[in-house]
Amino acid sequence: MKHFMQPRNTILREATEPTSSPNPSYGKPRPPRKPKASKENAPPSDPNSMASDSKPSPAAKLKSPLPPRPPPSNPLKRKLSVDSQTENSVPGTSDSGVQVVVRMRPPRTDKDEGEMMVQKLSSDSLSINGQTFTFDSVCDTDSSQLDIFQLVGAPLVENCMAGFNSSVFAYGQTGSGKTYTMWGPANALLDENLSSDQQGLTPRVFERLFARLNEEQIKHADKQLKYQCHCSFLEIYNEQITDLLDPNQKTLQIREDVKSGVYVENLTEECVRTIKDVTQLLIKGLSNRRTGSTSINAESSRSHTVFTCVVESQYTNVANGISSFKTSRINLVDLAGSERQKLTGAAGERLKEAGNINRSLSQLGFVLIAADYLSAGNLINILAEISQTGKQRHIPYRDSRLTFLLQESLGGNAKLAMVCAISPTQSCKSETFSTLRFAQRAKAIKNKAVVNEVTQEDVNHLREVIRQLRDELQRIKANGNNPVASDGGHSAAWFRQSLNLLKASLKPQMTLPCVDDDSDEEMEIDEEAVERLCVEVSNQTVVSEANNRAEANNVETMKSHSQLVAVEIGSSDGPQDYTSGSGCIKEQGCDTDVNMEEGISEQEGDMIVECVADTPVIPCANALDLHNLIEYTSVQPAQEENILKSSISSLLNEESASKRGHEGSSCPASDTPGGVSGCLSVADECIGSPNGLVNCVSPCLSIVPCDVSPVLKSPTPSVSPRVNTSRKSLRTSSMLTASQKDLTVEVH
Ligand SMILES: Nc1ncnc2c1ncn2[C@@H]1O[C@H](COP(=O)(O)OP(=O)(O)OP(=O)(O)O)[C@@H](O)[C@H]1O
Repeated sequence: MKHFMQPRNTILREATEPTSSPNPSYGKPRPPRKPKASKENAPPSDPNSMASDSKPSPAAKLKSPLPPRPPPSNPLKRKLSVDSQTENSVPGTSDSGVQVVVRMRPPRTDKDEGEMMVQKLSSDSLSINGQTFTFDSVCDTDSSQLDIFQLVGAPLVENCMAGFNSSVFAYGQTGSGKTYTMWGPANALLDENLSSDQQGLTPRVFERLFARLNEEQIKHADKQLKYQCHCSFLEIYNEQITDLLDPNQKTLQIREDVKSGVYVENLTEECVRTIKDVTQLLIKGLSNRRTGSTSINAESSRSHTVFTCVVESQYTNVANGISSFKTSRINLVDLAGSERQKLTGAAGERLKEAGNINRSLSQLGFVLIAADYLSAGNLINILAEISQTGKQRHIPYRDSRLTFLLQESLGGNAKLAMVCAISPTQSCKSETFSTLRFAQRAKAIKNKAVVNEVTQEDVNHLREVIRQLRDELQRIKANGNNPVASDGGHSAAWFRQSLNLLKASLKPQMTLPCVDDDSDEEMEIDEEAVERLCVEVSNQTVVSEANNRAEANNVETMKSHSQLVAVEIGSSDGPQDYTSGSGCIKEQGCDTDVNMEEGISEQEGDMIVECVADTPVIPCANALDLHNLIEYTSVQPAQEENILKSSISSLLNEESASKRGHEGSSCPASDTPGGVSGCLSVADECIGSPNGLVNCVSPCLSIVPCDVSPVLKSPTPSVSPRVNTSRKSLRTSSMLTASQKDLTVEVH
């Protein structure tokens, strides 16, 4: 199969496309909630946009996941107007709450049966000790694996087909049925039992996914739909990451860089084409998992396991020749079971494990609070407080590997469903209450999923925006550096809008609100604090630029190109070192492992999720985020203009530098689909080598204007891709897919 690469960036979809996923249940208004029955069940302030009935309708099934996009009359205007819409109305995005499904496991024994203390009241509510809890769905002890698939798995597949990242987390007490729900019993994965009704959520998801992909290929043969899927399987045990598909690799490192996002270095990825491929991976991975016996579960998973599949698809509209690329990431997460050590009497290794498990689950609960806090729009106040007090703040994502790795699913660019498993017996009462409270907390998260799609048209459009920015800068320079639009040129607001657009294209998963470009609204922020931060950020970016230039030098010329834009948006290139709890801008340009050991307080694992954020939390405080915060924060006009001018200047300087750097570099335009439209400039992506191989290093969206658009150049027919079915390194963010890293294009 042809391997096609995709740019790391996603561009928001057209106004003509539906805002919600093809699954109509996600766009459906929620049915009115039942009245609050007790304080335990305070409904989320913002009703969840996901409906409880997630079964896909026949109409949803018929809908193409890859709808064609009509060419706009004026791309720049279109993009800017899309940009200035409110977030909720931006097509191709979806502000969705977390879908929370509670599943009760059946009683183990007759004695258990007599002790049942949780009652299902309706399809979305239950009662425990006279208190009522309402979620998206409640599945009682009679619920089947198929029921769970229909509630959670089928919508996930449709979201994936539409280009959204989607995650399912199974959370709950040890022995409550998480593993059973996510993977099913081991024997149900065997070939001869594939149609077993015990089959878990994951094999069902892939069975449906492959069926849908094939269906779409046939239905839209004219669009030449191609796809490929790569899977990885890891476990986090005692804060160490092990590759379940290659268990010799026990201490894998999480890395993060601007281009690649968060990823696990050297993680095995297997190309899968059939359900059988997937079940083989599941069998292999699950057999390598750490299990141990707890007082409740003889075969308890003592680790968090994460099965990830990246689905890349490409289609070409034969009518206009425009190709589109979509990437979606599916994360299926079986969290380790929570337990109270005091009650279970855990000791020795089990106690240490339990401490780690509870710590990371606490962190997950903490992140939920943070996400909730941020969705309430308090970020700017937090920033102001940090600036004014100079206090260091906890950065909850980075305090455990679990939340760091899966941060995008927690308040970021992903649709998230949480299956909360409970044991409805008297003896599990307190654990069940904890799980239900966690589930309530999860309901408060607002994710902002974005269709991960880019087209040639988007690329051309961005090039046009850059050209206009360059022209405008020339005009300002000619005007004696006066940016005021007295001579008919563009205003500072226009600059700002254009930069916002570029940023949105480069970093679509940013969940920060974009300020109204034209508004004079004062933000609650101390100007001096902003100035101090500006200085801090610009110092960092200067350092970062210098470091990165030195590093990039000959080999990774292209990297410096993409860095231009990264620097322009105030970020750094190259992996960064995140040390827990610092909350500060970090050293940049170094290729350092993510270190989360320090600063994690030892919690001798008493039960989770009760942690309350009595101090504000800011989830991301690296240079990128800070700079974006600053830019999104209202500052005085003079400061704003300075920021804009320096941003554009650095962009243009970098453009010239990179042009110089590329003089003489030979890189033929590729006719591979991704090679052409996956990059703004193929020449910037590819480095020629003496043996005729062209390595596409970092196939990111590189904003480097070319005199002749590569997408308009005649394709070179002799370029064909090579791809291995198994490879290493997984990116967990939507910015870049794993397959892009290893793409090698051979020139014949
Ligand atoms: N809904 C269910 N129907 C039938 N059996 C179930 C169900 N839920 C759980 N079980 C059984 O209960 C036992 C424990 O379930 P499971 O291992 O899935 O729990 P868990 O929550 O993953 O526990 P841990 O966190 O300790 O790994 C298993 O034998 C499983 O088959």
